[in-house]
Amino acid sequence: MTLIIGLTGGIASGKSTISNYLRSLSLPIIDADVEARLAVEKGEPGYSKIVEHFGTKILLEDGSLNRAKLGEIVFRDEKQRAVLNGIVHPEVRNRMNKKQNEAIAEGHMAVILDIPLLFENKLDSTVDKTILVYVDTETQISRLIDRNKLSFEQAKLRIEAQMPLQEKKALADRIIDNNGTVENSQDQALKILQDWKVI
Ligand SMILES: CC(C)(COP(=O)(O)OP(=O)(O)OC[C@H]1O[C@@H](n2cnc3c(N)ncnc32)[C@H](O)[C@@H]1O)[C@@H](O)C(=O)NCCC(=O)NCCS
Ligand SMILES: Nc1ncnc2c1ncn2[C@@H]1O[C@H](COP(=O)(O)OP(=O)(O)OP(=O)(O)O)[C@@H](O)[C@H]1O
Repeated sequence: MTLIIGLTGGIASGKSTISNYLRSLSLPIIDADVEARLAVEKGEPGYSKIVEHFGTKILLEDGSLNRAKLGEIVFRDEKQRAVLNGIVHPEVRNRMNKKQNEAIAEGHMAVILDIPLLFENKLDSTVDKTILVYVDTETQISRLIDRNKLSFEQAKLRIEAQMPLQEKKALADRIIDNNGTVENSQDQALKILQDWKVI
């Protein structure tokens, strides 16, 4: 039996930092952000639907999506975000399901689904266990500003587009506190997987 683990958090809370570590332990990782990028590449159905709705103003010169510009629109406007989600999320789900089935067929002890919007989209019922990568709001904002070179206001808008991490805490099976060092968070992750006997 393969244990299906949903790894979630908030924007810049440290999901990729943890999933990269889990990958180094040979666990298969399926990343919703990666699949969401592939689903909107030029030529994909998702790409055409986005251009149809948002117009060519959200394209770069080479015809690919200008993600910064699209982000500026959808993180300021809930309705536009819902339109984008409606286009991208079904494609992401199909792609992830396919990869999940492949990982199960390969006989892995566990498969990790890295899904930022796991609780928002009520996908927790589709996994066996959930892990939340948690950070305090101040740490989250400062790491997001540093990583994405955003203004304080832009960072706040992105965080506010998601369920507060405090609320997610109550929903998760296990929590990794990522306010400390990366090594400390990796140890917490290892302990959880050992408790679940998948490592
Ligand atoms: C708005 C877009 C173009 C911005 O692209 P950008 O390269 O700047 O960000 P990236 O895709 O790397 O996402 C970074 C983080 O933003 C957060 N985020 C992204 N989309 C959303 C959303 N619709 N609602 C809330 N948070 C979101 C997630 O925490 C994600 O990890 C892009 O995020 C997108 O297409 N979003 C819609 C699809 C989606 O929901 N993806 C998230 C996982 S399925
Ligand atoms: N424990 C830590 N100490 C210091 N910096 C950290 C720590 N964990 C993560 N970071 C940094 O914080 C930023 C966000 O981490 P990461 O990219 O792993 O988050 P994420 O949740 O995957 O983000 P998103 O899903 O929004 O792309 C990165 O720049 C990363 O290097």
